[in-house]
Amino acid sequence: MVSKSLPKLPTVNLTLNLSPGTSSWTSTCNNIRQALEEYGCFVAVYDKFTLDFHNKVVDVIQPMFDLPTEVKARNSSDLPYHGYYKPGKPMPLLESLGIEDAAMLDKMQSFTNLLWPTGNDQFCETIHQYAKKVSELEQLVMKMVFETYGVEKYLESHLNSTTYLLRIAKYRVPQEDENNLGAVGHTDKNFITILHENDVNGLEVQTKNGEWLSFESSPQSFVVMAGEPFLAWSNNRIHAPLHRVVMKGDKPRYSFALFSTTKDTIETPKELVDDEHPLQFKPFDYMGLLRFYTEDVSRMAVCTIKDYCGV
Ligand SMILES: O=C(O)CCC(=O)C(=O)O
Ligand SMILES: [Fe+2]
Repeated sequence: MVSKSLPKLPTVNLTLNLSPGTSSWTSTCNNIRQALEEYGCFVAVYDKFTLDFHNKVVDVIQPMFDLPTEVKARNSSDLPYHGYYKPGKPMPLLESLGIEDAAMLDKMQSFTNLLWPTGNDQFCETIHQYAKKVSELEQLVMKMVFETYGVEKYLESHLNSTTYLLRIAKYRVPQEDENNLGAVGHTDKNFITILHENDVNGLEVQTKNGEWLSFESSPQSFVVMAGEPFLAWSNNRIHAPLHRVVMKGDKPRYSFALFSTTKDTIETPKELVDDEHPLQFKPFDYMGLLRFYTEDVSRMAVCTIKDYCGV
């Protein structure tokens, strides 16, 4: 067993009816910034998400994993880590599918028809709603982050060039003689990731001093986690944490990861550069970064964005 009971991740309540300009808005922005700088992540408790909806989402995805492998393999992509990932080395417990632009109904319909040529409206509608709600959460967090750094003038163009990939994963229960590591330690290579899971815990995030913190899942809890491009954008203020999945319990774990990234060049706003914080990263684009990581997979396991575009 890799770990037992661990301390928990910081939590930010987004259940308040937050409106910009109020004191609760400003203090929530500060809490988010502090959590991202210190931990690279936080648990957002988000009340736009009901228990009923959570149950529906978890229910509709289970039959997807029961489809024959050759059907799931229709989920292919030219981009690495975007299509079907079948269980195997080095992560035999993990199986996942990726849906590009799941918040767009036509893209969600194409994905659904690929897997169920005679249709599956319930799946399509539920996952589309899921992606919409969680991308709204991502946009709220971005708005708060841009505001707390005083760079809100760049928000609109950032949001306009944002794209989302929804990756839905199943981690099976390990056999007795098998390791319980579901996903090996890594940092994310996209801008920001929002994670949600069924009632089987497993996500662990490493602090800057090497301690592992665990995520306690709940129907309204989402882990908002920074990836390496966000660290570079912030001129090294935001942390991009190492994280992994350790399987606990005796039921499969289902997780949903909404990865956001941007089509445009990623550049540190000049407002985040001064004598105390000299520019640390050259402008770069996500595709180039992705190619850099796939050329050598050992680059996936640690934060290596400095090697790619450090000044
Ligand atoms: O399943 C999870 O909770 C984590 C998945 C993850 O870290 C990833 O796909 O990058
Ligand atoms: Fe990850």
